[in-house]
Amino acid sequence: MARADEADRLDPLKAFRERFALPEGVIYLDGNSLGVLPAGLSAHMKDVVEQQWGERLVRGWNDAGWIDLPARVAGKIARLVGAKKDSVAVGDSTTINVFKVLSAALSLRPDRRVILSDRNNFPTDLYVADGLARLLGQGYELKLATADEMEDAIDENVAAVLLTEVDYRTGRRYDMAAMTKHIHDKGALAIWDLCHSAGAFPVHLDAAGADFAIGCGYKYLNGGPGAPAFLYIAERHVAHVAPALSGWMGHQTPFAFTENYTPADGIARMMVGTPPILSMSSLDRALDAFDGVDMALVREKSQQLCDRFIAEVEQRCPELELATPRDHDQRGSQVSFRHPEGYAVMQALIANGVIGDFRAPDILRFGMTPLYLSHADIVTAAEILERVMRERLWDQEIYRKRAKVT
Ligand SMILES: Cc1ncc(COP(=O)(O)O)c(C=O)c1O
Ligand SMILES: Nc1c(O)cccc1C(=O)C[C@H](N)C(=O)O
Repeated sequence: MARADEADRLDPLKAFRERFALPEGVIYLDGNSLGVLPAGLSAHMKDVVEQQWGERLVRGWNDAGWIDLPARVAGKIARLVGAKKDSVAVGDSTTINVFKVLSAALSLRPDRRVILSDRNNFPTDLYVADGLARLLGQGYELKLATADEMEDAIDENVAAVLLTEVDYRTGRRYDMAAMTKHIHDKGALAIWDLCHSAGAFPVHLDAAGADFAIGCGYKYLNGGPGAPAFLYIAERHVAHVAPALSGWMGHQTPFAFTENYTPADGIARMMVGTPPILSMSSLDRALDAFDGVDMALVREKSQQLCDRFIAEVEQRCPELELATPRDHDQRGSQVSFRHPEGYAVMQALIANGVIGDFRAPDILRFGMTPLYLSHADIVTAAEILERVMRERLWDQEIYRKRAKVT
């Protein structure tokens, strides 16, 4: 613990912990599923509800700037993902945004019929891709490959490659720039799911040459449960994209209420319906926790926390098998271990104050969020995990009973 304390003393990010309202007695290693509550956010929401909504009522759209809120939030996210402000739109869920960008990508490659994805991708991406292929008919199909097979699987029939940069189970990370280049060399378009990237480390969409991206607001961005998601379209494509979900909020003049649809000039065309102002306000306020944060430092500390956790757990719990790459370049900001009783182990760990999560079939998953985790937290979490394993605290019926949400 002495070395962890010394690392904390020297930690250039330690002051940022105050930007979060963390519950007592819990070490939270699940910011990759649901981010924590930022300090001051409750008061902000009280104001939004009571003053903006309660007092201003419908005038809030203009007086409180609600109508421009999605664009303001997009600007904050754009910085974190290495995009121009006008390349990002905020709204809907990641799932809906997968549909929106994938249909857009296919329309830009009308002569090709294959959507390629990773067979270990988060299921919603695969379900949507498959559903869209079935909806379009005409020979469209979803093909799957493993990460190791991916490069070879891209051929002249592939219109778009839909990849999640960081694997939600193992934390394995694609090299976005290199893979995007390879995809382009084959004439296809690259769509990146940044659910486990945005807010976790620096992302450079423009520099990597990405065509499209999507990501969620409630994990590392701390926007709150079900917070709005975002999408990205490279500047060079925006004007050529005809939105499949041609909603009135993406119209050039929504309040002209015209009979025919004309898309807005820029990225605003990807908006669909009325923005959810309460959750959008929450995300807006949450993003302020990144003000002045050097994401390169976040990455550096994230890797230190991952290394420390791996070393501590491997030494204390030999029965757990590391599922995350050891190489920094090949992983995101999480550490996963396998154990056949992973679900029960995680429930016992949670009952003892360390919150991670479980992903079927056997993954214990721990998210590293450098803005509010200390090196000492990591050692304490490993100590508690050691006790859960050594004393077989997990070996009880109550911990085997699966909850609806894991
Ligand atoms: C990689 C990835 N993509 C998509 C999603 C789904 O997003 P949503 O349920 O918010 O639409 C998640 C998590 O839920 C995810 O981890
Ligand atoms: N979106 C979630 C939900 O509504 C309930 C429970 C978990 C989630 C998640 O975000 C899961 C997450 N995408 C994952 O990586 O497993």
